[in-house]
Amino acid sequence: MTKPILVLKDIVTLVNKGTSSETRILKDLNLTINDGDFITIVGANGAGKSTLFNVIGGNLPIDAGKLLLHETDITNESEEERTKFLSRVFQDPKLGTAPRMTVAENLLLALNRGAKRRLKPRQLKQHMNEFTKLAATMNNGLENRMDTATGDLSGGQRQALSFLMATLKRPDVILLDEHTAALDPRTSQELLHATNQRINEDNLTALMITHHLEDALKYGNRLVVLDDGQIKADFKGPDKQKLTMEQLYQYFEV
Ligand SMILES: Nc1ncnc2c1ncn2[C@@H]1O[C@H](COP(=O)(O)OP(=O)(O)OP(=O)(O)O)[C@@H](O)[C@H]1O
Repeated sequence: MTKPILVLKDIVTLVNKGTSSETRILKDLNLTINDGDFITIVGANGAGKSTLFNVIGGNLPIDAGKLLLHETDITNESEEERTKFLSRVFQDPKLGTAPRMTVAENLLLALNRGAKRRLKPRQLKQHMNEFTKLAATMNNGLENRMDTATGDLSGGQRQALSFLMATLKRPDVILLDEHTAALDPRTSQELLHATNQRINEDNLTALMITHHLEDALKYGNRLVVLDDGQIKADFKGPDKQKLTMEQLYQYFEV
């Protein structure tokens, strides 16, 4: 049986609180994320997709409703506390990695996350084999650049590294915030393919925002349509498999 990992219950988020321009962005949003779910999220500009990730990540406060992780109320936990169970990959290749550090050092940083330990050369040596194997799963030559400073990588390699760093410690939930949007079409497809493979093989739980409906249909076991701060549709399993581009496109017609 599938177990809920994260539950969003009647979530409300306000901006410009207490002013005449106070606005509700998320409007009693309900979403249950189960163990092993790979959910693609689509919606028009301004629908609330990034706000949803900010609320889950603790970057934005929740004004009403509850956020439960494994049935524990984490509504008021800080962003820092949530990094223990959550990781996020952003659209911008410059975010997520330390540019002056090498690929291997960045992976070690990710492995030591939360441990407050300094990087030791001995530790790097110890993990090099494992890191190189891991980098090879991205199928973009990252394994040949283990000693390269991250700032000198291609955008695709850098995003692949950010993704690996985000998955290394098997967080309960991974948020992919249009993580291939800044890449050329071919590189984007390659990274999506590698992303999908790793999520499926390791049975990770992930949410992925995308503006590419083909990708939203192709990947994941669920597809969620966000509209005006609410979940407009949530296609699962066979329903998602049957869903067509034309049907999905209708949600974007005004
Ligand atoms: N801090 C804020 N102050 C005022 N309005 C905000 C703030 N954050 C978000 N909004 C508004 O909330 C709405 C949802 O924004 P959000 O960025 O979540 O949408 P999105 O679906 O991610 O859009 P996009 O596809 O363009 O990235 C938008 O109308 C946006 O202008």
